[in-house]
Amino acid sequence: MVVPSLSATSQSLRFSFSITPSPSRTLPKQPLPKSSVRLSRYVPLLKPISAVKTEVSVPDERKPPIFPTVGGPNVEAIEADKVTEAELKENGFRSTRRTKIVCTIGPRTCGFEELEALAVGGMNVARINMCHGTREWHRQVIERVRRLNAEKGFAVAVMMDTQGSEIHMGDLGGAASAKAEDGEHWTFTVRPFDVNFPERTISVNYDGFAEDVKVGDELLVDGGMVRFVVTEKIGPDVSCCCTDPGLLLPRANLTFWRNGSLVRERNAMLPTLSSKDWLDIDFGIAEGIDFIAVSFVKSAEVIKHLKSYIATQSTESTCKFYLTVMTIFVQPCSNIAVIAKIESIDSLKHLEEIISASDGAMVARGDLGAQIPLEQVPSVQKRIVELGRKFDKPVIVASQLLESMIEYPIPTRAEVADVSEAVGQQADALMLSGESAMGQYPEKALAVLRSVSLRIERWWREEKHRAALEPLTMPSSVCGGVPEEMCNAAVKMANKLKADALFVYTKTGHMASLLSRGRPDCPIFAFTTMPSVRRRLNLQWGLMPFSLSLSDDMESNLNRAFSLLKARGMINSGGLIIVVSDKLRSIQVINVP
Ligand SMILES: Nc1ncnc2c1ncn2[C@@H]1O[C@H](COP(=O)(O)OP(=O)(O)O)[C@@H](O)[C@H]1O
Ligand SMILES: C=C(OP(=O)(O)O)C(=O)O
Ligand SMILES: [K+]
Ligand SMILES: [Mg+2]
Repeated sequence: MVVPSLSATSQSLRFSFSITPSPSRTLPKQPLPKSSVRLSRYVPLLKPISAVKTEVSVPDERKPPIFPTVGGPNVEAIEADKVTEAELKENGFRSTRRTKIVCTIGPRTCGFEELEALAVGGMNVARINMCHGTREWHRQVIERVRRLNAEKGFAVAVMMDTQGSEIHMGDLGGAASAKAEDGEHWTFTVRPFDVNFPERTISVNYDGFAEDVKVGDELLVDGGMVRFVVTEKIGPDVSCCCTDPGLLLPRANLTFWRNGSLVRERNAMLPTLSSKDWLDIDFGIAEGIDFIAVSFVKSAEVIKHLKSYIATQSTESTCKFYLTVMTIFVQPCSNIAVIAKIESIDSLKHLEEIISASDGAMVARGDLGAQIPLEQVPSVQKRIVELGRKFDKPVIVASQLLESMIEYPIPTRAEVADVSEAVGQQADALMLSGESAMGQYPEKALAVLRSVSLRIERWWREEKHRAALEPLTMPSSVCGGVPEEMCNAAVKMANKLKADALFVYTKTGHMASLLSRGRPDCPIFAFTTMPSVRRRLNLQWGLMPFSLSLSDDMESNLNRAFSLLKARGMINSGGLIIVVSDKLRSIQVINVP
């Protein structure tokens, strides 16, 4: 694709200055050189706030935005995250957290009150893991998160994580766990047992298991939490001796190793999405979830396949929905984002292809560390985070960030260092697994992620300014084009002018994402009409998504945003804002009137 540069085309930047600049933070006295501010298009100047019309609020998450506007001033017309609002009011722009947090919901956190405590504590995305629990259980969690958003003004997104069809143990006949002792003999079998399990027998979900393993192979449960060596094969049964004792947990993953290498035989041919996964996906689409995280992705094909499936499914359901509410609205339909979980050794060969095909990636270090040597995991994490920046896709760093907090109220120093490293890499999001699903201190674990993120983010910004460092080197994107160049320029301007915030109006989230990709020093306020886009943007670094009905008149949109945010105490007069508009192809520099 040809990438037109701003100066070579008729695109131009427009700077409009407010009449009353703030005493504390004003624009440079000289307007920028004329050559850079030539207008190709007329952009009207801001009208006084009093002339602004406001819209009616749309509290129902599924309701489409209502145009045109009616009614008088109504501060409810903007939907903002309660936590962000409080943070902004208390500490100002610079204080907001840029790194997002995903919490896995499990038995410890599935109640409405526990979910609310997580949302108040800063959870941006609630993850449900389809490896565990029944569909009914998951339905209830989704319903509670939705209710929380509707009743309490949050925008917590829901992510469904597929089970995948890698080899794993059965559910231990209902037991919570089983202890394997050193030297004990256990049987792993593909034989279906209905009710009564013989003692020390574990079922395995993969039919080819007994054929694929060989005597002498090492069998690792959860990447080595418990270790066995295969001593004998008798038909469907594989007899093993325990060499590293430990606790066996239901549905734990199994890998087997021969001569120090992971065995990838016919099991490598298992489909990434099993028939159960497809049923779960249909369930997720019907429930209106925001993200599907695909476990054990091996190639880009499965991501492309799932994305086209979602597009057809959601077109059908959206059209049905809109018909039922008797509107003639047609919205972009495919609003479930597909996240590729990088946890299979096979995925590493096709990383670029997979990440560019997906809507985001997860460094699923739990299973990844069972498939490659542990000492390789940190460099793979760094590479995935960099590729996410390159392709403009959010990246989540997951698993064992605060593992010890499943049992203890404070983390280890090493865990804090690990979290700091991920925040320093400027990953979009951090994820809690067992810590929030079944640990004893879910809220404390969340608070640790939050405070470490805030501290390290601030340290980075200060360090950058002190040493006059360039921002972390950003690989040039392969997409290019006008929106990307505009966003890169806007980020640069925001940093140089020490702007308080970037504002962006975004229908699909694309421009907001491109601004986030530049990792600016200031937060990005992203205004969108679609609650689903708002929730999805909640996963991305530095974005503060707001629902706001947008009209075709960008000037009135901007005035309305200022007036609503001021009424809620979220911005103050004089604040310096860089406003990016895709539609007008403009970048405006404005002091809040
Ligand atoms: N829906 C659920 N029901 C019961 N337990 C769950 C659920 N989700 C998560 N858990 C518990 O939390 C642990 C950590 O969650 P997670 O990391 O998502 O799964 P896994 O350990 O299988 O990779 C699980 O091993 C399981 O014990
Ligand atoms: C996040 C991961 O996946 P899951 O918890 O589903 O095993 C992981 O393996 O790190
Ligand atoms: K999973
Ligand atoms: Mg995994």
